[in-house]
Amino acid sequence: MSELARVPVGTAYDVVLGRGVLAGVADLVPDSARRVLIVHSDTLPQVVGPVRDALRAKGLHVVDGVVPDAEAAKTIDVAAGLWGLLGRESFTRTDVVVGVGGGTVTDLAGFVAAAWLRGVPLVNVPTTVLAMVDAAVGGKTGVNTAEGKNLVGAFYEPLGVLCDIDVLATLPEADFAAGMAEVIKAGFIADPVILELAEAHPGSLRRVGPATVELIERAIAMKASVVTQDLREAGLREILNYGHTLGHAIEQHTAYTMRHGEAVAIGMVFAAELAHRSGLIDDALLARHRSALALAGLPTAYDGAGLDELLAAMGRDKKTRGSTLRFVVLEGLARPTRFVGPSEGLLRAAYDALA
Ligand SMILES: NC(=O)c1ccc[n+]([C@@H]2O[C@H](COP(=O)([O-])OP(=O)(O)OC[C@H]3O[C@@H](n4cnc5c(N)ncnc54)[C@H](O)[C@@H]3O)[C@@H](O)[C@H]2O)c1
Ligand SMILES: O=C(O)C(=O)C[C@@H](O)[C@H](O)[C@H](O)COP(=O)(O)O
Ligand SMILES: [Zn+2]
Repeated sequence: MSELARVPVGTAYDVVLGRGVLAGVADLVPDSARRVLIVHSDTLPQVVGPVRDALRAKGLHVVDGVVPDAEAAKTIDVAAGLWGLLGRESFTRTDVVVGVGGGTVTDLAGFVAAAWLRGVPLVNVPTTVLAMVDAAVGGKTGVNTAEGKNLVGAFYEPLGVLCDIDVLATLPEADFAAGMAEVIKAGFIADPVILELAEAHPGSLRRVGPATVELIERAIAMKASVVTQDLREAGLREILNYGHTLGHAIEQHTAYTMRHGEAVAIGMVFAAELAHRSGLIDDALLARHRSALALAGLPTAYDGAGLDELLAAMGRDKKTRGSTLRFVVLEGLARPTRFVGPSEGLLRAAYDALA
């Protein structure tokens, strides 16, 4: 058992990165708690077991909130089922919700905690690369609706985030790489050392390798810095949405059969095409998007829908104002800006370049 790194998210909480550290979840639960709800999808007994044991050893009454796997967990019906469970178990404001799983589970658990009694303590134990570097950190929680991705939610910060690198041993390579899309995103928008590490150690993008821990730590540090400055996305935080305007629309269009990270990878290439065609970035930076994402085996092309089928969903993106689409784009490496109201011709040209 060893702690590898600890990234503070301002003064609010720490993200702990370690190996064999799952039992540390008990230290994150305040002594005032009597009951804990573990939200998980039942696909991870090897992680949930030690978490449950550690919480019971602290004398807590542990309740399992088992939810459907992956994106199917992020619905208001699943959340309502958990609120019912919290009610039947008489959870009070000092009791705790612990999310154990990928980003879908931590998004759901966070939203359930944010709304129950208008807010009860939350602890995140992310088990995918994506949840460690992004979903479990920063306080965005929520569920999808029939109309789109993450349309209902709340900003709600956890008491702590516990990332155990050892749990990634069982993560399928495609899910591992999907998480690395958000790490590569962090490289393009803010920390080019991430791109250099990825290019020097491509194997570390597909499984735990020599650069994996540093990649994860750097991405967490970047996100912690941004959300500390702008928790509620008044401005700066929008940069974390790089690639997501198209990415979310594609996810919804595929009925969530495409992984979030894969859709974001395509969305980043689209954003880079927009920027390149507008003279904001050069050929080399555009090409680096495709090459860096390809190192992780992530998709950089898409022909599964016509642009018209995606525009309505893009119009419901949270960065949209009125009927004006707003994209995060780069005007250089690690120099994010906003592209407001691109012409239909530009959108089509950038989209056609994905085919
Ligand atoms: N709140 C945020 O700031 C934020 C940020 C990024 C993404 N997200 C959300 O995160 C979600 C995607 O998260 P994800 O990529 O983790 O997907 P996920 O939660 O669907 O997990 C992917 C798959 O991996 C399995 N799994 C998880 N951990 C495992 C492990 N250690 N070993 C074996 N299998 C394991 C899960 O059962 C699931 O089938 C999306 O809904 C996205 O919108 C939220
Ligand atoms: O934390 C953020 O802010 C992000 O935008 C991170 C994204 O990777 C993440 O997918 C987020 O859930 C997107 O949020 P949304 O506001 O576009 O729903
Ligand atoms: Zn994302």
